[in-house]
Order: sequence, then C-alpha cells, then structure tokens
Amino acid sequence: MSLQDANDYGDFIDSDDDERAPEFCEIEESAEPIQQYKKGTFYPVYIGEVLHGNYHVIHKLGRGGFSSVWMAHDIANHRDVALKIIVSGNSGDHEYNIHQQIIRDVKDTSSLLLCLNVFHLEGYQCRRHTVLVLPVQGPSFQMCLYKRPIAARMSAAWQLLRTLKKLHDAKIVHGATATPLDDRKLNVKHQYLGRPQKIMLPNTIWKRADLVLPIAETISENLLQDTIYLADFGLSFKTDQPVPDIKGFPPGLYRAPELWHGIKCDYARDIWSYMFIFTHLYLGVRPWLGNGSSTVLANMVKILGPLPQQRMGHYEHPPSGDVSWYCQSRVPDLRLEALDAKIQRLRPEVSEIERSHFLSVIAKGFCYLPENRITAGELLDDESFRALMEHYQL
Ligand SMILES: Nc1ncnc2c1ncn2[C@@H]1O[C@H](COP(=O)(O)OP(=O)(O)OP(=O)(O)O)[C@@H](O)[C@H]1O
Repeated sequence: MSLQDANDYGDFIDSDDDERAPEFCEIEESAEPIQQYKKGTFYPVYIGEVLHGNYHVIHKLGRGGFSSVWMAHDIANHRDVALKIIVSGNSGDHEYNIHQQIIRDVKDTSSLLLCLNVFHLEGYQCRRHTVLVLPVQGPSFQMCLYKRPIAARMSAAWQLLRTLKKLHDAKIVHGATATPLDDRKLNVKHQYLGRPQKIMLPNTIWKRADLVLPIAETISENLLQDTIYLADFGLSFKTDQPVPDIKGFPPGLYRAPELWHGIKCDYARDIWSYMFIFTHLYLGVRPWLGNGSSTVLANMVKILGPLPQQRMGHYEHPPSGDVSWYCQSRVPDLRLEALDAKIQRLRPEVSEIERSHFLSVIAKGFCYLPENRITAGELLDDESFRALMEHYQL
C-alpha cells in the first residue's frame, strides 16, 4: 500500500440541516441503519482504524443484513483483505464453521470466497462480533453484472451453476444469493474504487465510527472482470447433519415459495434462487419485483400462476397470505406467453428458437413443488440449457 493511500482516509460529507447534500442522503440510504450501531448490532468502524492490531481499514466494501464488510490492509502479510464484521451474537460462528466444512468437503473451491482467517472483536456492552478475513473481490454482481454485455452475463450464469453443483455434490445447501466478481490484483486503490465518502457518526455511539458509502456505488467499471465467485455462506448448511438454528432466509425476491410456507427443503431452494438470478441475467431485468413478503408473492403469482392448492393456509409471513394466490382458476400454469412477450420486448434480437430454449429452462426451474424442480446436475445436462450456453460460446 502506498503511503499516500495509507494516509488518505476519504472525504467527510457535511450536512447542513436545512438542506442535506445529495451525497449525505446517498450514504445514509446505502449504509447500515444508524440505529443498529446505537443498539450494538453492528460494530462501529472508522476509516484509518487498525483492528485486532493488524488490519488497517482503508475502505468500505459493502454490507448485508448480517454484516458490514470493509477493505483493510493486512499489515503482517502485506496484502489487502476484506473484513466481514458480523453482527453481534453467535451467527458468525456458524458461518465460520461452514467455511471450514466447505474447505474440507468440496473438491474444487477455486470459485468460492472462503475465509483466510478469523478473529473476534468486543462490541457494545461486551457483545462479541466474529470477523471473517476474506480475499477482496468486487461488489456483489447484483450491483454491477447486469450492466455487462449478455455474453458476460451468460458466462456468469454458467459459472454459478457449476459452482452450485459442486456445493450440492458435497451435500451443502448455499441458501443465499451469489456475490462478487473480479480477481484483479488489488494494488489499485482510490483511482478505481473511488475515495471513501463518509459521515462521522454522532458521539452518542459508544466508539468512534464512520458511515461510509460502499464501493459498489463508486467503483470504476473497468476494474470489473467476468469471473464470479460464490460468497456469503451465512445461511449454508450440510444436509447430512442436524439443521443448525440459522436465523434468516435468502432475500425475499430470491426465496423459493416453499420457504414462505414452512417447508424446509434443501437443494431445490438454491435452484429457485439460481433461476431468479439466471432470468435477471438473461433479460437484464428482474422477473418480478416486490419489497415485502406479500408483494413479492403477489407479483410472483402474477407471472408464474397460482401456488399449489396444498400450500393454502400454510403461509407463515404476516401480514397474512392472500387466498387468491392459491386460486387454481386464476391462471392455468406458468404464463409462458407473457414471458415470451417480455423477452421479445427486452431482447428483440433473440430468435424464436432461443426463446423457446429459455422458456423451457425456466419452466423446469421455477417449478413450485421442490420435489419436481430440476437439480443443478440435471440443468447442466439439460438440452435447452446447453443450447443456450452454446449459443453464447460457453
Ligand atoms: N470478500 C469480499 N470482497 C468484496 N466485497 C465483499 C466481500 N464480501 C462481501 N462483500 C460485499 O459486502 C456485501 C455484503 O456481504 P455478504 O452478502 O457476505 O453479507 P451478509 O451480511 O451475509 O449479507 P446477506 O444479508 O446478503 O446475507 C456483499 O454484497 C458485497 O458487496
């Protein structure tokens, strides 16, 4: 790390109470909720801080529902790393353990983002935070990959499915969405990542901290590569061991319908999430939207048709389910015509044959009953999936 970078801790954005700078609002919207710092859920960090006597924090990489992720210089090993600081409590232990099991059981881990080290920090009122030390990658491909050309997006879809199969072969369910890309040597700093844009958190929080805009908002596109990694194993579990008490589900849009109805199926839930990502990559837009449980399901049913009758009365996510979701006379089956029209509108260059292959793939993946859903291995061998991949020279 150059001296200039070591001493460059980014820019504070000032707030004028009458009229907040747009950058100020952007940071507030995309960073962790301040309340969660006050309550001790997230661990407060500032740019320039040295954690665990060895990790010099230089930027903010991102955040999830269960962690904030920082870029830091590992002083002892002269390398840059990502520090995933998990919310207070024990969930970090599970994530660390599953990383160890993956390292032990998965034959080829080259496309998985696995931890290099682990340590703990003492947080607010002595709460414990697990910190996973990971290789630094690019931001989540939800944030950037959709801007890339279709060939790169299909390559990502193909890599992701092969990686998922390796995990399933080792009896591991991923349970979350896929994350980053980019394996370029990170001797690049602010010119590619952007300078940290930050707000100083109020001193009512128990230690000094910055609220920082994640790099996904500022990263230069020419840093991004087309290699993808599967990351975030916080919700993963081994199917041949007792299911651990993991709090949380895959994010709502990616969540398989059975998970909304109290059915804890295993590999099939990953295929549903995969299909959502695959469709997004293929069309360039998400197949359906929604920001609360009932809007996600309502919008999904509009596209895919009614949920199986046997699920009625088992919906577990208040506000209560809507009986019309299960009304079999509403729409007979997957609304392929509607999706076909959508492809024609969004990707007019796609031939009729290609469209029919795409529709055949998603009909097998977006299958409501998990026991009938295609598996990762079957999908890799599926005639239509292969035809699509061949079309994109994969
Ligand atoms: N090794 C890494 N290198 C670069 N960025 C990373 C890395 N790990 C995580 N990130 C960034 O941080 C974000 C949050 O990470 P992650 O999804 O692992 O957290 P989480 O709290 O488990 O999230 P979720 O709520 O999705 O389960 C990612 O979307 C990504 O942008």
